[in-house]
Amino acid sequence: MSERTAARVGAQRGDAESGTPPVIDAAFARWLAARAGQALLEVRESVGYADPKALKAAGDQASHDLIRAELARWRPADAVLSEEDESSRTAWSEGTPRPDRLGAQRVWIIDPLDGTREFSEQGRTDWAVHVALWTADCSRPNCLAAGAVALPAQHRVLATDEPPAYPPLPLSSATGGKIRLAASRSRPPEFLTALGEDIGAEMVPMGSAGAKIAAVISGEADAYIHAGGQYEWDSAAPVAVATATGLHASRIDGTTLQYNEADPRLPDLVVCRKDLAPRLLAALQRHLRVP
Ligand SMILES: Nc1ncnc2c1ncn2[C@@H]1O[C@H](COP(=O)(O)O)[C@@H](OP(=O)(O)O)[C@H]1O
Ligand SMILES: [Mg+2]
Repeated sequence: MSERTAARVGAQRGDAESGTPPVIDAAFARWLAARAGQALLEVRESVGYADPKALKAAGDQASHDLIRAELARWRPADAVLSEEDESSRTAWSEGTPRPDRLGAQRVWIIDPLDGTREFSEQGRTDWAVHVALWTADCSRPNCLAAGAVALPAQHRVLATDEPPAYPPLPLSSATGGKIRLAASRSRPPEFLTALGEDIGAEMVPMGSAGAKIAAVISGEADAYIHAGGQYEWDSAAPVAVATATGLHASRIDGTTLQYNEADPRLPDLVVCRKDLAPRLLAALQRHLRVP
């Protein structure tokens, strides 16, 4: 391998021997999410499932600590917005101290463990690690420059350095079969059953926003609809990967998903194949209309 090729491969993959991560942000996000995912598998193994609360707490902590330490080491100038970091996650309002992330050029938006409930249930694979990079210098409407979603129990990491292929058109779309709608197992939107009946959809209940968006990316579901509450870290990384893949991702009223806002609440979204978006957004409009 020439010196030049070695330098390029190093920037993309990092150096396994020295533990040096990749230089390119998207590859770095993949590396970081994969490492945190490995740590979570080890926590599951060592803590066990007898006390789900203890397992959730241990997982959140281990993944958060690992990600924060690696970001501090390898991206010290960047700000962080994390579910597990009180100072960054609190909504900012005039007259209170402004969190670093609101004046920063680059902000890592991370959810160290998405699908915490499912993580604590033996045998479930619908939980994820989210690592996204928001930049003030936007080339995309949502300003997400990179993202990685690790699904450790599914042995896969999806990331924007090598975006996954667009999902294949399901057989059902040619034969007039049902649309498969991924939705929260525990907190599905109230209107979803009626909307599903309206458009001839069946529900695919699943944990974790990352796992549901990954299911749309790989074609196991046609769409993911959520409403009623969520935060930027729940969707930033999977939305970065979904949009890099070419899928539709927006608020349920069709507007752009925006990140690194003063208030990190981002309560609803729809992610789906591009061909389905007009139909789903029209149905959402009907079902969200105040009577
Ligand atoms: N109504 C709501 N309010 C706040 N967060 C919500 C929510 N519904 C779902 N979420 C969050 O969105 C993520 C995916 O949820 P679900 O598995 O129900 O689809 C979970 O993240 P965490 O596991 O990181 O807490 C969950 O806490
Ligand atoms: Mg989450």
